[in-house]
Amino acid sequence: MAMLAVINPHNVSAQQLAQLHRYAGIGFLANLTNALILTLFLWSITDHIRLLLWLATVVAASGARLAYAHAHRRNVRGGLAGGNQSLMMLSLTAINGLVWGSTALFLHPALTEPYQLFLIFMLSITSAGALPLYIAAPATYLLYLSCVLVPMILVLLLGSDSVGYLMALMLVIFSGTLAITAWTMHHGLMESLHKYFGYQSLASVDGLTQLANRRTFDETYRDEWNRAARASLPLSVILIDIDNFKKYNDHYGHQEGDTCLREVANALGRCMRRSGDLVARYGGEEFVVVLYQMTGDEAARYAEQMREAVAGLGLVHERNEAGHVTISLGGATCIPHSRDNPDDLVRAADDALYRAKEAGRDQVCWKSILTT
Ligand SMILES: Nc1nc2c(ncn2[C@@H]2O[C@H](COP(=O)(O)OP(=O)(O)OP(=O)(O)O)[C@@H](O)[C@H]2O)c(=O)[nH]1
Repeated sequence: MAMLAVINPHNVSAQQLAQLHRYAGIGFLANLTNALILTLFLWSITDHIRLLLWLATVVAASGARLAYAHAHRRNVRGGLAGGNQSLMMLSLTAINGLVWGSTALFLHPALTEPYQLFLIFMLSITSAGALPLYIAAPATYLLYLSCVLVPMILVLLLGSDSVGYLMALMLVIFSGTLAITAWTMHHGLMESLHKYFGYQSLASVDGLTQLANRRTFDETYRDEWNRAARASLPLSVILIDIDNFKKYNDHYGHQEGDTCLREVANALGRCMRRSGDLVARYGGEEFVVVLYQMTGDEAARYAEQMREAVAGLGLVHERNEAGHVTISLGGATCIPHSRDNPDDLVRAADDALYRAKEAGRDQVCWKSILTT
């Protein structure tokens, strides 16, 4: 379909999700290392079964998160807004956070003060260490942060001693700082992504009509040609030219001419119903359409629909025979072969367009090329 000069939100969102999955391996290792350090540190003073069970839960939870990220690495097109994916991600994040948060309930009360401080230290490190992994999704990070630290904050507040209150206050300030940092870094990431996709779309779109530009056509056409050649499937090119457009400009002025070009471009764009089809501004008042996997007859019918769609706009053009704006279309179809020259198909469409003009304009002419 025609490409528009707006940033495709799916591109940005897909990149966010890809970013989130990309660092899952590092997250897994960091989580495991922290859990091992805590286990070793508390080994001599805590019940071994309890510690080992907790360690196994850490491995299972972060392993599930890693496996999920791995399975969905290649499937990020729906982006972060991709319903079930997001829900699953949030659940796994919450479980991972709660595995750490639970230590406030089943480890902390049985520990003496220096070990309690060490546990709080480890929880802080774990929550801060996860920050770079969640830059793409700060809300998910906030969930993780809450699951890791809120249980400990509550336990400290309920403990009714002044040092505990102070520690709880410090943890709240610490969490707030992490949350602000996450949102600031997220803002930076989003700015870069928007800039990147903004530049990408500006470079591929025609400024006046918002259709794909000639460069995009050239690149896409080669790809489509190779794809059709590999699959031995038909490929069609249609060249479209507005009739007597010089007279339109001369009569109504260049600015009205620009408006007319935009109207025609929109009408052509609306005719593109399959996601792989491309309509582009070929140059001046000419447009080009590439249709994949359609027989010559089907593509010619498609071209006829485009002609009718533009005529149906009813844009007054007193200097044109029909009294309104019309287009002439020349199309060609072939089953490409890798040894053929892709330019031949465009040339054949151009010949057909010439015939359409010669035959009186406002019509479709077709040429089927048989390759050997
Ligand atoms: N307003 C406007 N006019 C353009 C633009 N690009 C090309 N044109 C005009 O399009 C006209 C093309 O004229 P010609 O190539 O003579 O063709 P035509 O008048 O359409 O005649 P036929 O093709 O034989 O029907 C020229 O007057 C160009 O100046 C543009 O971006 N805006």
